Amino acid sequence: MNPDEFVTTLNNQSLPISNRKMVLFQTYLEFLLEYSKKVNLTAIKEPKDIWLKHFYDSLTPLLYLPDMNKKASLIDIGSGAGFPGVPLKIVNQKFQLTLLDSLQKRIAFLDQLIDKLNLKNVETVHGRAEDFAHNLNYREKYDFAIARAVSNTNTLLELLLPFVKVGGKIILMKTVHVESEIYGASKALEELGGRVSQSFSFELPNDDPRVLITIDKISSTKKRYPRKAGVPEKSPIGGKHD
Ligand SMILES: C[S@@+](CC[C@H](N)C(=O)[O-])C[C@H]1O[C@@H](n2cnc3c(N)ncnc32)[C@H](O)[C@@H]1O
Repeated sequence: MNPDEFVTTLNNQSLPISNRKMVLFQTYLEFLLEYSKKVNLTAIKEPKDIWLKHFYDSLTPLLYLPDMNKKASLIDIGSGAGFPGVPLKIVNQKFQLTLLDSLQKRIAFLDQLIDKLNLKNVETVHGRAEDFAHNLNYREKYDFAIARAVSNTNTLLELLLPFVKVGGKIILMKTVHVESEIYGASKALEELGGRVSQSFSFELPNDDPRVLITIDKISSTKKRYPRKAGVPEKSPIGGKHD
């Protein structure tokens, strides 16, 4: 996907990207490639792949979830080189965004990126989701929590749901839809205060399959969750499902 195709494809789906926003995406791409020469940030290094697999893919929640086009607080757990949080913020500048990652070198990149793009109302947090979810400045404070390529579904439920207010939503961005994973999540949902809301299966313009799963936060998460760092991954509530 080249930059023109990126704009046209999104525009055809009623998501217009202004020239000013395209300058931000271009700056992001150049800085990501330059920084990647010294620090491992992404396996994807071809510009056309970055436009499709990082930028376009990160924006797909805006195509399916109209609520995400509004003013809202959003936390991106395991944001890595900023995906999906930074592209979402470039397009919807009304987001109050937190980018959380356990790797300091990625947070250092994100701090410089935010500065370069001059993005406002963005905070980076270096740490594990398991720890920050118990910090009262972050617990049950967000309208949305999102994660792409971080862990299996049951683990993600435990990492994300504690950050979301009752009435908010979590969004899981996945490459395959395993029916069993969501049915297998009923125990985790009950413990954590979630209820499956919607799931959208679609393809990227290159035919790669994608699934967005949204979960509503319907009651407060029990205080004991998330468990200690590493435990949600090692023994997810209700067992392991991709
Ligand atoms: C495969 S990368 C994906 C990065 C980005 N979301 C993307 O889609 O390109 C997973 C990231 O999650 C972070 N991560 C994994 N477990 C975490 C946890 N428990 N708390 C915070 N960050 C975590 C890792 O440091 C890594 O940067």
